[in-house]
Amino acid sequence: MAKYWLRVALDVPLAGLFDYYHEEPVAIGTRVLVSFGVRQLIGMVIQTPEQPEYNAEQVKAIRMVLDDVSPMPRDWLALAQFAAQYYHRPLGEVVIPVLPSPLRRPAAYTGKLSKGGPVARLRARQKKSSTPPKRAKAIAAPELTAEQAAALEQIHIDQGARRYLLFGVTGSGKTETYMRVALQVLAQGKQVLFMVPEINLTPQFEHMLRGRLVDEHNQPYRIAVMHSGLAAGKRLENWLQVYEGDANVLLGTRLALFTPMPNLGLIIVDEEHDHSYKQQEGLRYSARDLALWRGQQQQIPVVLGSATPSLESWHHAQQGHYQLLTLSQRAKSVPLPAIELVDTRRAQLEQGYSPQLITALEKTLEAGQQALIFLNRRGYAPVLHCGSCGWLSQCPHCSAYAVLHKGYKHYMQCHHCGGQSPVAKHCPDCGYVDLTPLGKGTQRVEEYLAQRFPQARVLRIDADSTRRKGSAEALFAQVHAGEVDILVGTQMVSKGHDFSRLALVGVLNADTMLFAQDFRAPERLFSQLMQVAGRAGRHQTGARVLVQTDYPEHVVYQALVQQDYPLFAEHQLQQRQQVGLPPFVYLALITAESKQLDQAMAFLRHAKQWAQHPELPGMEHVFVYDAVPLRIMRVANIERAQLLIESPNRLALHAFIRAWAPQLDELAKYYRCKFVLEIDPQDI
Ligand SMILES: Nc1ncnc2c1ncn2[C@@H]1O[C@H](COP(=O)(O)OP(=O)(O)OP(=O)(O)O)[C@@H](O)[C@H]1O
Ligand SMILES: [Zn+2]
Repeated sequence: MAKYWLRVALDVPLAGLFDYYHEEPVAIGTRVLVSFGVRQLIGMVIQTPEQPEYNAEQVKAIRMVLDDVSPMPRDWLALAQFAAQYYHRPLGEVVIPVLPSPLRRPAAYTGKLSKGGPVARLRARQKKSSTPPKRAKAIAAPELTAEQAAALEQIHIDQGARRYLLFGVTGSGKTETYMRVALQVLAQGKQVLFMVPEINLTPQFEHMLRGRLVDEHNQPYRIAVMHSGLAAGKRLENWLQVYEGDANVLLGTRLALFTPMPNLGLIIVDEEHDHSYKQQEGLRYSARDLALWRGQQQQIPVVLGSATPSLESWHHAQQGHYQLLTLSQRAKSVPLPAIELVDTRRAQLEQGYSPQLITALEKTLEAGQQALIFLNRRGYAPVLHCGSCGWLSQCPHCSAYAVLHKGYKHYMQCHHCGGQSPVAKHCPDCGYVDLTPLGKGTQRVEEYLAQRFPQARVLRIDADSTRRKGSAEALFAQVHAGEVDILVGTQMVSKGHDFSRLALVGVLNADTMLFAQDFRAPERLFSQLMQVAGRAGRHQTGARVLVQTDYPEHVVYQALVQQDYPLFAEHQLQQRQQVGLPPFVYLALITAESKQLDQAMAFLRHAKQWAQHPELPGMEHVFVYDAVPLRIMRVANIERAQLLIESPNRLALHAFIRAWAPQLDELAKYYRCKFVLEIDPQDI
């Protein structure tokens, strides 16, 4: 019997590949079912060596070749390999988890009901119910504005791996510009990957794609969607459509980036600055950054778009690495809304609301228009307080306060560990019975506005009010249908929505974000406020945005009033250059977790000591900071500390980490810690 040796990637937390054999050759990129210890796992063949690395006698046979999907193509494997290398993770942690779940679950192939596996079952289902897809109503193409036309002229779809940054103010018609580029690429018979940060919040986008992307015979191009909210079977179906070339367009969130596309011709990354592009667990990749890599690999254009680009992308554009395309005017000849600051140190506040805001709300309601009150904090009040002894509603498991939520039944909830508890009827320390809610969350704002403006229909949209599937869509539909006068919401309402009658935006408590520890806090605040301000007056003039603040002279607010992103970016980049922060240096972050803070800190100190070893490659270009506890040190009874690693030289940083980080597994065991290594961390 012949033995064909296979080196297989498995999703296990061990570095390297694993040796198996089969009696017949198996192509690279094929999935195989194997035994691993006592478990069965689905892995992927990465190499077919002449000889195994282990003692050939001990190498086991695979259990099954899974050839219901054609082997993953070379370019896809190269993308995965790059991601594994760049983020310093085993290849198996990349190639397996990014597959639709039925393709990586052994039970989907081995159970009594497996009937030839998930793909065979899907085909059988499809045969039974072969309903042709619904035809979307075509949306007429508007005539391009001069700026849109100029931008479009500069985008070359057949000159290799070009990178573009479409910098367009809110409402400037970035979407239409994407549509036109996409249509050119589709007309050549190629596929388009369209990435958005959160698809659930932007059904409008899908609607637009379906209505606008039609060929010259008015036949709609086939569009597949992909996001984590899809049922597993549906995701597999869409994935196959794209992989087999049946779908022309893939619209999806960050995970869509890893879909094999045989005929990819263009990648668009909308709202490229958005933090949702960063995966925050497992393989902590940036889908935006990998999209740029994929564009390079495929020699195709990548278009990044934003009204407030990430400072990294802006810097690249300034350096000439990306071609900057600017849309400075709104598409509909409606001017941008005026943004005004309300100095809350000088105003007579009524429960935290300035007279300017109240008056503006009254006027908006009188005119029969909509208002949006933006507050990035859900719940009723961020903390409960005892006026007698000073007790505060500390979460017992976290270094954070439990938040008061009102509802059918009131409860306290910690937004870090998620733990819920009943509301204290009296102070647990001194017994005082009159506990006061301090500060405000969206529920309290909703309550106040409903009392203050009894004639108005007030609606709240936040993670709490949209917990049930489909409820976000239903609530937004109410807003669009004009059934809402005052909308209260968190950042959920700020993204992408084209509200037609919104004439006033009020921003509360923005200052809390100004002094967050993270060096990206000002960038985030600016982008969030520009975004939410951009919801106002998209279809009529005279819209206003009022931002309440104690620090009107702060550069974030000054740039905001002038709606001058380049001014803001230049200021921030200068500061970052002076103090040595990204994009002028590259960062890596190790976060250690332990039951005891001492252990986590000791582990990191020891790790830092090892980092000083003179023989580590690149170490002369690398600076390792001191270990520090996280700002929110304890979450769910786990203490957390971090170690920041910095270098002006990306290659040196990676060479250093490649040599240093593998030693840390043993060290962490010794200190009974867990740790994660993150490249280009977003939260510090
Ligand atoms: N050339 C055009 N002529 C007329 N209307 C246009 C044109 N291009 C876009 N629009 C309309 O302008 C509005 C804003 O466009 P769009 O939503 O694409 O802007 P955007 O730049 O993506 O904004 P945001 O960043 O706020 O999401 C939409 O109602 C769109 O239909
Ligand atoms: Zn907690």
